[in-house]
Formats: sequence, C-alpha cells, structure tokens
Amino acid sequence: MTKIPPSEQRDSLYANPLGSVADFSFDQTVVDVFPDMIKRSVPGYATIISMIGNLAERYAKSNSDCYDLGCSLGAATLAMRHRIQAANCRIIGVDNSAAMVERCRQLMDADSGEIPVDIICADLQDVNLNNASVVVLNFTLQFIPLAERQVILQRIYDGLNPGGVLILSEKLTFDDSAHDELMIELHHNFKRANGYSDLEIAQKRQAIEDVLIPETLSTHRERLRDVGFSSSDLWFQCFNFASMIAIK
Ligand SMILES: C[S@@+](CC[C@H](N)C(=O)[O-])C[C@H]1O[C@@H](n2cnc3c(N)ncnc32)[C@H](O)[C@@H]1O
Ligand SMILES: O=C(O)C(=O)C[C@]1(C(=O)O)C=C[C@@H](O)C=C1
Repeated sequence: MTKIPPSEQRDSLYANPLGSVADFSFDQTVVDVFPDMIKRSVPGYATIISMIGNLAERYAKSNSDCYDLGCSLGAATLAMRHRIQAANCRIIGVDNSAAMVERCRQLMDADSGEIPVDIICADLQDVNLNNASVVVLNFTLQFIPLAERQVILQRIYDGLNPGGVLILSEKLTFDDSAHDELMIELHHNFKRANGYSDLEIAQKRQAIEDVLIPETLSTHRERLRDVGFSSSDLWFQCFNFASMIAIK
C-alpha cells in the first residue's frame, strides 16, 4: 500500500464526538491535514494563493525582501517564489508553530524554485521587518490578540519600502447581524458541500471560537489607515473570507 505523505491526508480531526472540544492550535495533528483542511474550509483559498503570486510579481522590487507572516506550510511563499521576476529578492516565512515550520522547511527544500527562502520559527511580533516590498498576512492576523494587532501592522508598515504592499486575508464579521448570520450559514454550506458533517462543522466552530477573532472590513481599513497606509481595499471576497491590499 502506498503511504500517503503527511500533508496530503484528509482532515477528520473533528469527525468523532469529542467530550470537550479543546481550543484550536496548529499542532502536529493539524499540520498533517492542513492542506486539505484549509482548502475545504476557506472559500477561494486556491484563488487567493495564486493571486498572491500575481501580486508579488507586480510589487516585488529588486534587492528587497518579501515576508510571509504565519506561513504555515508555505503555500503563499511558494506562490511568490514561482512568480517573482525581480532580481536578488529573498522570501522570509515566519511561523510560531514548530510542527508547521519543520514540515514547511521540508517542502521548501523539495521545491526547485531559485529565489532564496528562509523559514523562521518565531512569534511574528518579534520579527524585525526591513527593506520589504511585499508582506503577506494570509489568514494569520485573525489569530493574534486584538490588542496586539495595531502594533504588528505598524511594524509591517515601518518595514515596508515606499510603494510596498501588505496583502491581508482575513475571516470577516459584519455589523448587520442578519448579514453576518447569512455569511456564516453560506460558509457552513460550503464546508458541508466539501464533505464536512454537521458535527465536524459544529466542533470546529467551538474549537476556533476563542482563538480566531474576526473583525469587520471597516475595522481593518481604519487600522490600516491609522498605521499610515495610503490606500487599502478589498481585492477578493467570498462570503466571510476576504483579502485586502494596502499600499504604502
Ligand atoms: C490559517 S494559518 C495561515 C495559512 C497560511 N498563511 C497559508 O496561506 O496557507 C495561520 C498560521 O499562523 C500561525 N500563527 C498564529 N499566530 C502566530 C504568531 N503570533 N506568530 C507567528 N505565527 C503565528 C499559525 O501557527 C498558523 O500556521
Ligand atoms: O472557519 C473555519 O471553519 C475555518 O476553518 C477557518 C480557518 C481559517 O480561516 O484559518 C481556521 C483554521 C484553519 O487554519 C483553517 C481555516
């Protein structure tokens, strides 16, 4: 029998009733199923990854660095690595899950792209950003405590070169409660159509409730403006999942 590589396993982490549902964390069990989990959980994920490559090709400048903050298994890092044409760029991926970083490094080593990639195991709050032309936060900021988000975005802004961009993808919430409920329902229908059972959806929802804190689009845009970005707007949205581009 062929052994399925760890990162191609199907996500069934919430398929059986759990007596008590623990807070979601990016541990080895999640790492082993992560590509399948994120593809079946985030509407538009493949499009967003592919377009991060497109945006990086447009904005990466020669002799600058591109950052992938909360890089997980490096999907956005690889999209950038395969598209950037500018000379002498480097990609720096950061994640604070040791299990993610270990697997990510294996995947980067197995990739034949020529742009140098450094995968760092660190809290992104401790990362010194410098000389950046592209910074990616692809579904990462939502896991950072609310009180710490502004400081992180300020550090990103300060580390970007003029004309540089932040690509910020997040799960959103909405001020209008009826609209919010509709988006959640449509997202759950998306998950159901991708093979998740009602039990899996309910238990996962409980696991991420206190860990993934979504904000409204206007809260994100105000914060981006407050730290100094000259423009920010959506470039992608499907239900309660969206991606923004902010330009310095
Ligand atoms: C939903 S995943 C990101 C997906 C990934 N960017 C992609 O495009 O496939 C969130 C990641 O952020 C990481 N993370 C959460 N908080 C972090 C922190 N404070 N510092 C660094 N990484 C963090 C988690 O370990 C996890 O791998
Ligand atoms: O809302 C959900 O069901 C999700 O699973 C979303 C989400 C995310 O947006 O990051 C949460 C955790 C996993 O990393 C994959 C997807």
